[in-house]
Amino acid sequence: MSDAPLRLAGVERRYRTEAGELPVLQGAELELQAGEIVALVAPSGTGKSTLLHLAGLLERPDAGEVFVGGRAAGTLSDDARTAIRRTTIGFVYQFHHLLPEFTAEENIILPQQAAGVARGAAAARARRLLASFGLTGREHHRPGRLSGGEQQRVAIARALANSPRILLADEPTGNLDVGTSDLVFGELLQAVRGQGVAALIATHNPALAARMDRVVTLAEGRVVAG
Ligand SMILES: Nc1ncnc2c1ncn2[C@@H]1O[C@H](COP(=O)(O)OP(=O)(O)OP(=O)(O)O)[C@@H](O)[C@H]1O
Repeated sequence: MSDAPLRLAGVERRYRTEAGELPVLQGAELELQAGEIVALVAPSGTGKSTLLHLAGLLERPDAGEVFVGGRAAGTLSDDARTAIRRTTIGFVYQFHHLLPEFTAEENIILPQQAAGVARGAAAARARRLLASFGLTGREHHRPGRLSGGEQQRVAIARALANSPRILLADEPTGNLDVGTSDLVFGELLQAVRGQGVAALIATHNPALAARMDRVVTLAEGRVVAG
């Protein structure tokens, strides 16, 4: 049995719509090794976000199984899935989703506290992470006082706060201008490579995809080489 950080086996997901059933994933297979960074490049509406939500244990598949570190997530309770999500999986979204009323540092402390880390240790790690993204001096700024690129750097630092084995990202630099996107994406790759994280990153940008280790796409509900 594989103990890869993430494995999807025969994953199916369909949505019920007014027009009937919409099959989105129809037997998706994907395995990510530690330290491997995989680009997910597929046309709009083919199921990238759906795949990321299933891989991140935010939703359950209609059939098939998601294995995290070799463990079948389908058999677990919602509480057990939440615990895995908090400690093992980091998420980065296109829009930063930082909590607006908390500072950059607090946004990185909170998920650590939710995973049981003491406040002092969480604050020290938050400061180290912010420094590694060039944000020393910005620790006490709220998201509204940061630039778009800085906000997204904080969101990436937050995703890495609990040293996850898996990073899932949905267009992580998609709302930034080309130059800033290039820079922030480079920092993201460097941070992920440095920690040996298995990463699955959806992007529409072929230049960014080319900087990852492998490209996959979605065709007729399955994952195929891109
Ligand atoms: N909750 C839902 N209910 C019904 N249909 C849905 C739901 N979520 C997604 N869909 C449909 O499933 C298909 C796949 O959606 P998904 O968001 O996974 O695609 P995507 O590849 O991430 O698209 P994009 O690149 O535009 O973000 C789309 O046709 C979408 O309309």
